[in-house]
Amino acid sequence: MRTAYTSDQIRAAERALMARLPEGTLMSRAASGLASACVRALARVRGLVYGSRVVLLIGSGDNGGDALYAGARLAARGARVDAILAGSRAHQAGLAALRAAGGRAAEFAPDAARELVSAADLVMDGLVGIGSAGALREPYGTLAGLVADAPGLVVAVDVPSGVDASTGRVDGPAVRAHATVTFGAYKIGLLVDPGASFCGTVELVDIGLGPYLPDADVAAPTAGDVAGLLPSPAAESDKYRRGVLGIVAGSDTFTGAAVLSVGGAIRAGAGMVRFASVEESVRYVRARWPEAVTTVLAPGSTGVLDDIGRVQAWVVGPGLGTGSHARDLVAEILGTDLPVLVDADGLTHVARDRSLLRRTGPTLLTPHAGELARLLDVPREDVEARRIEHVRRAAHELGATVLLKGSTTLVAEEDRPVRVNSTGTPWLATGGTGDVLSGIAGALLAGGLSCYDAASCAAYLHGLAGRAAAAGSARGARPGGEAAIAALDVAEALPDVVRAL
Ligand SMILES: NC(=O)C1=CN([C@@H]2O[C@H](COP(=O)(O)OP(=O)(O)OC[C@H]3O[C@@H](n4cnc5c(N)ncnc54)[C@H](OP(=O)(O)O)[C@@H]3O)[C@@H](O)[C@H]2O)[C@@H](O)CC1
Ligand SMILES: [K+]
Repeated sequence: MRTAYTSDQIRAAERALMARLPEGTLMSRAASGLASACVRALARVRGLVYGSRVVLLIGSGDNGGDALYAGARLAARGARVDAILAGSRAHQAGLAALRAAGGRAAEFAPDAARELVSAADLVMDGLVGIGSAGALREPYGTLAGLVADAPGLVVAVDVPSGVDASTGRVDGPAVRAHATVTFGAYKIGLLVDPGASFCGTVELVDIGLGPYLPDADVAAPTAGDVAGLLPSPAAESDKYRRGVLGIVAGSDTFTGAAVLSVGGAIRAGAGMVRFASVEESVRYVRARWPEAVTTVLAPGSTGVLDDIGRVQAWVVGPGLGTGSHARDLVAEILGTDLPVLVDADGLTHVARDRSLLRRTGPTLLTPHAGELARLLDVPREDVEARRIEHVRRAAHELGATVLLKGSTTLVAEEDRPVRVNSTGTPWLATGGTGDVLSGIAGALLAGGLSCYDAASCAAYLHGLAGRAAAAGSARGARPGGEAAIAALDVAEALPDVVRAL
């Protein structure tokens, strides 16, 4: 599990560690790791450090200090290093080290800064780190704008300036980096969007903070974590013991969502899928997934669960519709004490009547930002700007596990760390992929995982499958480009992804 922390948590750990070490030790460890990362990056793009042009953007705090010391190390290896001093002051010892190593430094001036940045092989962003508060002030905002047009590599020091390290919030301009070298521990804002999308690849430099960090409020499962959690069939397993999932989805008008949800469940390894819907949806599901056991629901019929048969968990909602019959089906399923995943139209019914969630069994809600906004009755922009805060609030207020879909999918449950999904690809932003996700998570619920684990493993596998489908690697394509995917491609890529875990 990769754990992540707020700025305050990092600072407290830093204080405890610093009290035991000679002054300057931590900054020296940070600068050394930062310089090594820059050397590797320059070696990749230019072949060597000697003669490369490096520009340091320096703010008034220790973030600038790290960049100045790292710049001094690069200057000592023959790089031509220029520091742009943009703050009200600069780290004096760092500045002296840079100058002693042959680097140069000058106060910010717009034209000179533009010239330097546009000629740099590497720009190091040391404007602000975990000490930043609010939107970037001038001239930092202007510098972030110049960096956006920089032809060279952009390396953020600790945190891309303009990203709130504790939340991932971005108010106004921010540095968009190819790589972020972060010290001591991951900051939450590096893993959660919108901040995460400004980081590029994130490299962690160990400075010895580990023993001083508190229990994490945020964690990102790794491939090993997911492999360890996934149920795998034993010799004595049969289809019932592997987990039977009931899916109630689809309608006369929306048949595709049902096909996709069932597909996600079958490819994710449900022992059996029992699918129930009106005739039109059943016809499409049967045609595509003969493995599913289907029940046709007469229009308006209720009291249907016995007809469908025994299951270990339910998925309800994709393509189900928002009318009264659909509402009755959602209420009936939530009336059981089995684990229930509520998605899509099911969420609309729950948003209209939260009392549906007063139940004894575990509940997993899988909204996107718009659906979560409706569930909480807040503007969608608020959810998108502060995703962690809202997913936590939803889990608390609704008494359910909540998976918030999006470019970084989050899973929240009361009194547990929020889990952040680190897989995924922008190619997944296409119609129907959410329906596949509901089937995957449902299969894992039926297989015996808790809502929390089923949701985080499903998000992980779904993201990887999206990547594999976009890269064509699930079909044995040579590594190289990526292309658009259809939602069913994601389901089809699942077995290869699980095999490779
Ligand atoms: N944690 C660790 O273990 C280690 C941490 N280390 C490093 O220290 C960094 C933290 O350093 P820090 O505390 O000096 O804060 P930092 O982010 O450099 O700048 C804060 C200053 O910036 C300003 N400012 C604030 N907001 C602003 C805004 N919106 N727009 C514009 N300016 C703004 C404000 O100053 P002002 O200009 O207002 O006087 C404020 O005082 C950390 O990220 C890591 O790199 C490593 O060296 C060693 C181990
Ligand atoms: K920075």
